[in-house]
Amino acid sequence: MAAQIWGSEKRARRRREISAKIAQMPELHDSKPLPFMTREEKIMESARKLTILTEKMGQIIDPTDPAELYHLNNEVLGLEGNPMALHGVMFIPALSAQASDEQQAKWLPRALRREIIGTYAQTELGHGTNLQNLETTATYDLATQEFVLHTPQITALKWWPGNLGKSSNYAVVVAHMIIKAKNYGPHPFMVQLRDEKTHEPLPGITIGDIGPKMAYNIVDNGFLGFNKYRIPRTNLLMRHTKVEADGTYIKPPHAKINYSAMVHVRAYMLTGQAIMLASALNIATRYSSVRRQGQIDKSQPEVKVLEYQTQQHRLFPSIARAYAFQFAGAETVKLYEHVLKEMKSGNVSLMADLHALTSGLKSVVTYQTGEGIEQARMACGGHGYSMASYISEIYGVAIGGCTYEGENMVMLLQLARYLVKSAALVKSGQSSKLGPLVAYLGVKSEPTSLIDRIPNSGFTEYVKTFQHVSKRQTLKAADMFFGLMEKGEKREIAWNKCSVELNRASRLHTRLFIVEAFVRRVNEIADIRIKEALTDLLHLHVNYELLDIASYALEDGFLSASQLDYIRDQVYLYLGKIRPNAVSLLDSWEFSDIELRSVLGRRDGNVYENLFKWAKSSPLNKTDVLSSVTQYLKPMMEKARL
Ligand SMILES: CCCCCCC/C=C/C(=O)SCCNC(=O)CCNC(=O)[C@H](O)C(C)(C)COP(=O)(O)OP(=O)(O)OC[C@H]1O[C@@H](n2cnc3c(N)ncnc32)[C@H](O)[C@@H]1OP(=O)(O)O
Ligand SMILES: Cc1cc2nc3c(=O)[nH]c(=O)nc-3n(C[C@H](O)[C@H](O)[C@H](O)COP(=O)(O)OP(=O)(O)OC[C@H]3O[C@@H](n4cnc5c(N)ncnc54)[C@H](O)[C@@H]3O)c2cc1C
Repeated sequence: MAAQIWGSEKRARRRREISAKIAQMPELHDSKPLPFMTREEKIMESARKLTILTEKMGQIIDPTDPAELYHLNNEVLGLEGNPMALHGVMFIPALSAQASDEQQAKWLPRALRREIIGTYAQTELGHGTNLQNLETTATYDLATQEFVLHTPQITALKWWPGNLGKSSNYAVVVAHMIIKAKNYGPHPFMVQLRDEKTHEPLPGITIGDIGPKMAYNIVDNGFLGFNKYRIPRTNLLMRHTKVEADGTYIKPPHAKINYSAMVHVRAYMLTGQAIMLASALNIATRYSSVRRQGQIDKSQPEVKVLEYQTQQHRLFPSIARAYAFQFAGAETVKLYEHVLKEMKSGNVSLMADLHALTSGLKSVVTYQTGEGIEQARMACGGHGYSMASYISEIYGVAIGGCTYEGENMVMLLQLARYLVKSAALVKSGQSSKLGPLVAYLGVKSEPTSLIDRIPNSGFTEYVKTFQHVSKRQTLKAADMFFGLMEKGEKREIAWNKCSVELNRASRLHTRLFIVEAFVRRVNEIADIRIKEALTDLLHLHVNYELLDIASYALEDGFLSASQLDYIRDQVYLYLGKIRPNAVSLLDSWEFSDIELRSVLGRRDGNVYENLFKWAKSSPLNKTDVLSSVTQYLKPMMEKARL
């Protein structure tokens, strides 16, 4: 199963080998539990481990393999981030995709050797979503052949970029490029921020940390202002766009090609979200198979809480989602790598499809991951609320994904643009022009669903039902939009008035893609036992998801009330079938205790001993009487007694 999850036997084996090596290297372990550290201590601890990793990485992993590096980071540095998180996640990908060969030769080796630390600075205090209204400017000075970066007012301060505050000395900065008074829109520039020797900010640069956040606090998200700060013309990233010495602008082959670093993260973050969901579920499911509370049959001893149907219903559909996200994520990364290769050689024809797909997936996956992690936390009762479970930290990090790389509602609307265009093709009889991801919009569906009538249809009838609801909602929302425009409404106003319906269509389309990716994977599996276990999970997935969106299929009679009962019964049937495999389905992800960082969810299952040991090690328990008591509470009580 681990091979299915991680993509191959070799990958699964390498993960195990890497974890085993790390287990033997105490210098790479947290020196004390992260929840007992201040933010400054955590950052220091992370930098300490990062430095050792930079030296010893070659002994543990193949540093040229991104999957191995990713696992190493998860184990050693963890999900709260690290002082170089954005360096790998966005800085290097931005240089790789947007810098010319000559620029790459100059900067990439230094970045890869970690001679310099970089980030991606785009969002500003006043604008994040609407890139067209970013306010930082890069004005070309023809006389010196330099760009002058400037922050005209407080809202133009860069705000949020990870590791900008204290750690990075370089950044890819996105600024409006102005040449001879003409604004060419946002473009990426390579900018040195700090002195390479002293790490002091360079003159003309105002920079710092934006303060603590809901989670992800090892990362120093920062602010940045420029006061007429000069960089050479050749620091504009010039793979796709060029500015010649005389100010001549050569436009890129696609207007949005400079957005590729964002698409990169949207494609890769799906796996990260799946891992965080599976981690929280691993903790909650292990704990639920240790925790005994109450009886189902009064004549019997107390049961493990995992025996309760409500507990299974809370956890198992999310287990199915974690697998579904992992499989959909793997497909998306493959597609991204393909499109990137094509883009580099000038073929930009697939960019719109990839943008639409990643926009929808990013939004649906992060939202459902958040839901699943929070349910996992509640499923642990009181102990879920303790930092000993570590689930609240996992939640805090994962839920950030709803916001970064494009706020979810906004990204769903991006997918909706694509869906509306596709709907227009269907309506004008041009279905043959539909891309493969939306081809189903042009296919006539049966009048009613056959899910309960052809039970051995594989999952075909389920897929058809998802296709039906997605198609119906897309066409309905598009009709609403076109209808408003026909009545004379301006395009943007009509769009806003339909946006809730449009986003519903985007969600349904994306959920269909996730179901299809899961079906595709299960159909590929040769090992009969693995296939059986995953088929059970897929049954739960399709029935649970369909129940969740049933109103769309009920309203036009595609599903009947009795079919709904059938779907519900299937959910209950598969909850029971999955129960014996539940812990294994999560243990198959093979998270080590070091990586999980959870006292509640350790592999040994010694929950109560571990919790007591953890509580005793709390810094508050170093002394029996705290100074808050001697200084304030004791005198207060003494005064009251007089
Ligand atoms: C585990 C923890 C890891 C933590 C790491 C965290 C790292 C986080 C980093 C960041 O957050 S970096 C900052 C990210 N910022 C954003 O994502 C901003 C979101 N906004 C946008 O992406 C864009 O502004 C927008 C919403 C896509 C709109 O862009 P714009 O105003 O320029 O375009 P529109 O007029 O809406 O659309 C025009 C046209 O262009 C198409 N399009 C837009 N983007 C792309 C793309 N990337 N690729 C291809 N095509 C694109 C869009 O669909 C429109 O097409 P048509 O409908 O007109 O055909
Ligand atoms: C943990 C974290 C890490 C980050 N890291 C980085 C980084 O490394 N580099 C970087 O540059 N940035 C980074 N960001 C910033 C991030 O990319 C932005 O916060 C994000 O893109 C959302 O933009 P915003 O903050 O402007 O939200 P807003 O756009 O102000 O969103 C506020 C509300 O307005 C709604 N809204 C906005 N526009 C529309 C619209 N057109 N239609 C409908 N509704 C709309 C949204 O849906 C939302 O409900 C990070 C953010 C976080 C939380």
